[in-house]
Amino acid sequence: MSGATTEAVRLQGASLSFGRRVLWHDLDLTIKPGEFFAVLGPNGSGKTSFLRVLLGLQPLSHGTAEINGRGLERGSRDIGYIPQQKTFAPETPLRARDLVGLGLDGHRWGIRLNARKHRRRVDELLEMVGAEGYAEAPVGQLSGGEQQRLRAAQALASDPKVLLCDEPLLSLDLHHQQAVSAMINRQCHEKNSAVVFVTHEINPIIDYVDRVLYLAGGQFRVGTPEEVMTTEVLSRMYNSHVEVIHNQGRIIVVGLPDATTHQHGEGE
Ligand SMILES: Nc1ncnc2c1ncn2[C@@H]1O[C@H](COP(=O)(O)OP(=O)(O)OP(=O)(O)O)[C@@H](O)[C@H]1O
Repeated sequence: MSGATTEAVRLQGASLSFGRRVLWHDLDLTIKPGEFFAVLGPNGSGKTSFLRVLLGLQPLSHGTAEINGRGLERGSRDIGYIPQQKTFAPETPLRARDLVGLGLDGHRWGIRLNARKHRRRVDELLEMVGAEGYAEAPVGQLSGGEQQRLRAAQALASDPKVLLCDEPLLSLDLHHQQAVSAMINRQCHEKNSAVVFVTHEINPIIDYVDRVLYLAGGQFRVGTPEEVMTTEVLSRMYNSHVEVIHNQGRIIVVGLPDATTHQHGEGE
């Protein structure tokens, strides 16, 4: 993170409501190139909606949003996106390597890399997510975790300025959680992409995260994990006593209200 570069993401006075339900209100935020930014919060707090705003799929109720100094548009070349997991139908007529290749061609309006370079780059991406072994397999016949690794490879293919990730580690085993999050981290800190990473669980990425946006109950807090993930801050946001324990580099949140289904500290 450095220099007087264009902000990767900028929100000013941003609010999003559905009917009387306010997800967040008056959010001013900039995310810099090379910043790893996590979006946390309980179910229904607005994490996916936040990504949908940046994807140009969800208009703000108030305020403005920009990616890379420009207004939001669908299908922006500057954005890579790992969607929340959905499985492909078993008969989907696409091989694993074709899916990853789409990430290279998708934005190029028909101008392809020459065939050899294309193949080499797809091989490289497949290897990065440990998918070489099923490169030729039809995607619909792969497991959820295998498909998710391909989506991660596809999103990185175009070297995006902003990488939006919606729970990208769901359904991955621990080994592949580590592999995929390390790959996203390299894209961020070595290739200077801004990463916006939606998750229920900060611990698998705790070593990489620069700042978090924590959404809960129509409120938000932005800061480093140490600033935001505290007993005082979260208790205030949930309006109920929540205990946050920092232990050996991990953050465990205890005593969340019943209505929330947070998973801090579980499932590892
Ligand atoms: N287009 C819409 N119209 C009306 N309500 C919506 C719309 N999109 C989202 N919502 C509501 O906004 C709230 C936030 O949804 P969102 O999917 O952003 O939450 P989330 O934090 O990603 O949740 P989860 O952790 O469960 O995935 C939910 O209550 C949802 O029903």
